[in-house]
Amino acid sequence: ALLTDPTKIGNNYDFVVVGAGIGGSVVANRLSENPAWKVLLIEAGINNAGLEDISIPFFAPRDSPNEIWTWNYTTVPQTGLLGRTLTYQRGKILGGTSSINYMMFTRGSSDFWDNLANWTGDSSWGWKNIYDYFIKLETFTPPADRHDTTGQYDPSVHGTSGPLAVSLPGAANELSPFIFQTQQNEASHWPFILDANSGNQLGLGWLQATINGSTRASAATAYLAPRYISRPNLDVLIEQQVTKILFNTKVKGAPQATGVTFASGPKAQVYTVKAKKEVILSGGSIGSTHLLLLSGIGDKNALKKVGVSSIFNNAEVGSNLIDHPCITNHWVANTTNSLDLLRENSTALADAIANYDATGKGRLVDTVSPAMGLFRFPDNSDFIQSNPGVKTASGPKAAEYEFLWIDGWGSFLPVPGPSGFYLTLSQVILSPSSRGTITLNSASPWVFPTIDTAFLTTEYDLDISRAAFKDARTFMSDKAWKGYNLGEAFDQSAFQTDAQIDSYLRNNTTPAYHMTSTNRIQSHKGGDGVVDNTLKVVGVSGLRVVDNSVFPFIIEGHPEATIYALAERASDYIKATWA
Ligand SMILES: Cc1cc2nc3c(=O)[nH]c(=O)nc-3n(C[C@H](O)[C@H](O)[C@H](O)COP(=O)(O)OP(=O)(O)OC[C@H]3O[C@@H](n4cnc5c(N)ncnc54)[C@H](O)[C@@H]3O)c2cc1C
Repeated sequence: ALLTDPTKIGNNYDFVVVGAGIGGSVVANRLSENPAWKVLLIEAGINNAGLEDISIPFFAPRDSPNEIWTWNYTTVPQTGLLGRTLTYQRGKILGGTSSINYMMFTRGSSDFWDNLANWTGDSSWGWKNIYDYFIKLETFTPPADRHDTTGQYDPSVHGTSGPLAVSLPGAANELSPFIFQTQQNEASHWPFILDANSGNQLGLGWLQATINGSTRASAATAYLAPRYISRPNLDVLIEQQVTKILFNTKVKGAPQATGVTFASGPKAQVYTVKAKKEVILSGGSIGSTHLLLLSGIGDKNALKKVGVSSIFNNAEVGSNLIDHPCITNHWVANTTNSLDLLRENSTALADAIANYDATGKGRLVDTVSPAMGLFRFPDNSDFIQSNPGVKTASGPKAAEYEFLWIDGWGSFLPVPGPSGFYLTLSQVILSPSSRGTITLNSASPWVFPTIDTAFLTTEYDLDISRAAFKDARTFMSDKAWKGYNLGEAFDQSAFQTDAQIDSYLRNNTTPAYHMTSTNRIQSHKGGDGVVDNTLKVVGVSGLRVVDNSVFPFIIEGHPEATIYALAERASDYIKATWA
């Protein structure tokens, strides 16, 4: 049942899952398949049902920041970004960040997963095994306009009966012909890829996104759909924030997680709920890390400074933070029909909404980009020549940078675009070498932790960002764009020399909001880590982490697909433990 009143929950749960984002929704769903197990899922945020801004794919860019369904974190001043602070968004709603994200669905390369198998020494994390989970979790769904999708994806590598809908763009986008013409004109530079979710991701192809016909498919719509949430052994409690993990330190051996405390606000009543089998943290890279630290799992000395007593000393918690730096660049477009029309003209927007409501069609059915390019720099490129031997991507099948296009002014910077008609090419750096941290600021769960994304703090990251920036310019100056692309928008014309470009990058880089690795899996070769290969927290018992924070390295792509698969795999590990 879906509950808002904490006094209505039971007192006999086997599993308490914290956070109804991707990890938590999948795990709560899969564990409650066993009618003998009682599962409680606790979510700090609100219900997603009935919120048009959330369900209409086109509105994704306006779902954050500063909404009632976002957490609204801010980073510390970034040394690599000239001291700028960054807003950092996470969803605070059923479905978590999958309810506010841009829905781009990328499984990663087979190298990414095989690297995870090598790191963990557990072959079940390799591409071959995880591929079966990708098939299990997905239903490939016709696009809203039902166009012929031949040549736009490979049906043989997709699922047909899983909870999560994945689709191709469902409305014509005026950029698509230019993008694919450029690709064809320079196919050796930017090759075509039929399906970047086949294990081979390199190339430019049609974008796949978690969209079900004309609405967003999220962890909530897929894994917490009414038919699941009505299971008698599954309770989903919303608008309650978990404040601490409870441990029994009197047991023989490692301290045992026995339950959690939660409350709706700093002054509200604090409740306790017990878990007979396990507590599973799925609060995301920030939420789960914050909770571990608040509960005494972290660097002992740092915790002591803010008044938290140690349960298990582990300096790895909150370290190794990785995120993708992102740059959005703008060109003036020779059109009067880009999304800028809907951004600036309220009548046009009202018409688009009326059409969408009446037909389920039109441009509101899609997320921001019709296509995606995932590329590596060739060995003879300036970038590779000046960074000999430095390889941060998972392997030769993994991309180093990404292109996305928006038919209008798009940006993660919290400033409105100028008036006029534009097009945007975003570059995402997929294998950065900078590492950031999350640390505790206070022993109070109501005070945000300190977040440092550490963007562009290595020479490598600056070099690769500059190289990707130049490649984007090359792409946009191809002859295919003649007549449509009227030139770089005012903010770029002054950035020509490397020093000028570097200054532009430091002034404009934002997160892609893919934060990972703050509770990374241990390497089987020894050394540090926060969870083992079955995602159990080391040093304690009865506690796991199932979310984006456990990957030891960042996906070369967008993380949501990988977290769905991770949580499916983790659910089988939990089921096997208690079978
Ligand atoms: C603007 C934006 C665009 C993005 N676009 C894409 C994209 O196109 N494709 C893609 O793959 N990824 C995208 N992402 C990233 C992706 O959505 C996230 O990486 C992913 O959702 C993380 O999943 P998770 O399960 O780790 O955590 P989340 O989905 O963040 O879920 C965590 C949940 O736990 C809850 N929670 C946290 N702490 C507590 C607590 N103490 N008590 C109770 N509940 C708690 C939160 O409210 C939240 O619901 C985007 C992110 C943003 C912000």
